Amino acid sequence: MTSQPVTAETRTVDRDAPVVLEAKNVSKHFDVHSAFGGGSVIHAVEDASLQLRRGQIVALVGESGSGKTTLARLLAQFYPVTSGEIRLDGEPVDAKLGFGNREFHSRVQLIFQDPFGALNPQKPVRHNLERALKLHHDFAGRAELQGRILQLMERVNLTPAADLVDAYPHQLSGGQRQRLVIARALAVDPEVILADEPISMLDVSIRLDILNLLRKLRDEQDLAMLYITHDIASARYLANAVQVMYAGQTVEGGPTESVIQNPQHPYTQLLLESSPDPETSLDAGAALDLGEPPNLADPPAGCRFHPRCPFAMDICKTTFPPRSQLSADHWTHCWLHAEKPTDTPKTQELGDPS
Ligand SMILES: Nc1ncnc2c1ncn2[C@@H]1O[C@H](COP(=O)(O)OP(=O)(O)OP(=O)(O)O)[C@@H](O)[C@H]1O
Repeated sequence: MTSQPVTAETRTVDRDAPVVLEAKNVSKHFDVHSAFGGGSVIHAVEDASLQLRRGQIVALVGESGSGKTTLARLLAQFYPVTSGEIRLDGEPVDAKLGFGNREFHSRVQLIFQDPFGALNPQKPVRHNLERALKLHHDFAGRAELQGRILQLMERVNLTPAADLVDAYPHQLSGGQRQRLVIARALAVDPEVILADEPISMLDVSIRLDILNLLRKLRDEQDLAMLYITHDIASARYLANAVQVMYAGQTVEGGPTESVIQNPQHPYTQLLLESSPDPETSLDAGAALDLGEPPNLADPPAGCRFHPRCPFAMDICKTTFPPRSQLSADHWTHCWLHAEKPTDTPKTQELGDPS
């Protein structure tokens, strides 16, 4: 994607668009048991919040292991939160719908990185779409179902649909397979798509086509979307807003151009400086030490970035900063931008006031 030009069409956030799906102060801790006895707790996501609005794409960026997939899976109800809440239309999801609920999954769909792994390799395109369609809709007969399958394929440019409908996944190209996965997600008429690195396993030449398809679906169907990526250039191309995660904590978020042109958290600055795309790299002076991300079985207290941060202060080592609003939509969790408490700081998270 980094070789593709960037355009600025989608870089605004519509604050009037209703929030469909939301993570509110969610944490996820995994208990991990060793084969040799003993165990540990992985603090994969800590007190993270994220809002997905109708007709808007939020890009979730951060290096490997920062908790992006875990946050998406919490939003998709793959597993329960350790604390915090997932809300659909403002109401807590588990109380309203429960896990594995068909109604929830007809509204929220997850698209994975590996299109091949997401499909049934033994079955043709028709079957892969038919199951999803029949699970959520009633059809008067075969002809109606067949019409709907072809229509879905055309919607994602999986064409000529009549020729490809009987093809098996291995007979499709990588891009066609991802189109099929997207078509299957659309089969249930969702309001939210959670796309976890949907282009990272595709050939560079077709990545832009898939991004354009996602953009078209957002615009034509008013879908709310989460787009997880390592690639800042594709986030910039696609997303209205960007949210940055580091070691399970959300550190900065806001309108795409505001975050990319004017990053305020030292980690966002580091991430952008190390981005291979010249359009997104910043002239921030001396190169920062990239260092290693922390072990999430024993993460640093306070702001988890403090061992790598060139501006770390004592308070950063003990207390996670509150959310500071930098402009109407741009915010960060960083003590460089927050008022420090006058009394001795306690070793606890201050939480997210939003
Ligand atoms: N089911 C699980 N059990 C134990 N640990 C897990 C589980 N799922 C994720 N983790 C751990 O949680 C942390 C966050 O992982 P996650 O996959 O969410 O990060 P990510 O930002 O999506 O990474 P990547 O970009 O490489 O996909 C990692 O340390 C990972 O090893």
